[in-house]
Amino acid sequence: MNINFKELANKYQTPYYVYDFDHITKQYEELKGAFKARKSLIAYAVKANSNLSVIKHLADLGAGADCVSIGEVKRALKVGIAPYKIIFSGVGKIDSEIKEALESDILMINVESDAELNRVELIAKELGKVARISIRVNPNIDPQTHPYISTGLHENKFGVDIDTAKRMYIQCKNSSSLDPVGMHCHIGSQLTQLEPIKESIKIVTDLVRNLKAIKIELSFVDIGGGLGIVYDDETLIDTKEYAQAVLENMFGLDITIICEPGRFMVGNAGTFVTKVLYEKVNGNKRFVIVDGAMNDLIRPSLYNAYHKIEVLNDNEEFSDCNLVGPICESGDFFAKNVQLQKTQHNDLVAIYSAGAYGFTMASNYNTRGKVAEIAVEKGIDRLIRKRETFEDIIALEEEFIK
Ligand SMILES: Cc1ncc(COP(=O)(O)O)c(C=O)c1O
Ligand SMILES: N[C@@H](CCCC[NH3+])C(=O)O
Repeated sequence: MNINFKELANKYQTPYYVYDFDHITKQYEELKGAFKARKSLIAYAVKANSNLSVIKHLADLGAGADCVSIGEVKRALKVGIAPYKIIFSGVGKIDSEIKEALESDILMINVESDAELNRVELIAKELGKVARISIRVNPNIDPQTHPYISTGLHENKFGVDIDTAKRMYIQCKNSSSLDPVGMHCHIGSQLTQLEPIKESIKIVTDLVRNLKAIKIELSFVDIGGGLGIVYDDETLIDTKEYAQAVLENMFGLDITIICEPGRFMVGNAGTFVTKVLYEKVNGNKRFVIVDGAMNDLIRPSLYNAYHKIEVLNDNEEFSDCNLVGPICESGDFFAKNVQLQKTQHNDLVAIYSAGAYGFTMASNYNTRGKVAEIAVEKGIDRLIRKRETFEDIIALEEEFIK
């Protein structure tokens, strides 16, 4: 990544997110290449970074979209992703979302409970449509990641157990409004161990084969997303070994593999850039206060997540400090007890690996406008989302003041 953060700060002010689109291209090509032996679809998990220009960039490379709300489906459609490349997952789809998904004719709905399947069946019948269904299987495998982003254990709310899944496929087969086309499994995020993925894929493919034996033939296996990235010093899953593990299990099956990476595509492409406002010392505790805050990037506050941080000045005098934002919460920090150099007003601070679940988890807490988003591609920068103004924030309330 060769991005001049200072130049961008002068041009667009701070804080901002900047995304290296060439890195996104590289990630896409690597994963797509790993699956080249098979029919495959990389359905980008839009939740990781749903900026329209980011989705469009991936769409132009050939990606589909994994969506978790009808809003995300509409974003994907808006930038030209074909409906047959769009998947809709999530444990709590509301009727209007199911209806719109069916009307948009997307590839399939990843159904996560038998109650949801009944709703989809009913709504499809009312619309006179046949709903293409994939069932999300919960294989009860520990993905060995942060508990908040683990999704493949029975104690997590996602998917259904194998026996329920089987019953649901039979319901699909017997219904004139349901067409069972796929199977889905996603065990968690920021995965760095291949073994749990292998185990879950084995469980999924065993079920695909069992279904085949009773004449339920699926066309798609959606292996979920979850591939981890480097935040600190993680050893990553090798994408070729990952693909190999998947392909080995699919032997003899005529299946298109769908993979739903979010973080892997965009995480390391993004940097959050903020500037120093003040330094202070409380007792013997040093604080560096910047203009960005937990409302812009919540991962450190929410998961105690580590992001590499760099102060962009030449000072060589480092000491322990907490890097914090202006929000009135003690939980508003980017890092605690880190060694950072002495700063001055307006020094820039780069917070790396912020391209995934950064902007998408931002809020307007403390009536702070969401920051600008910038893309850099082949050395050229462009604004891809304007900084929100006060007027933007109050727009939906103003007319109701009595
Ligand atoms: C169903 C589903 N697919 C894909 C993803 C994308 O995950 P990640 O960003 O870890 O690749 C998620 C989020 O964990 C998910 O819940
Ligand atoms: N928001 C999480 C990832 C959630 C994955 C979605 N199922 C993160 O920042 O790491």
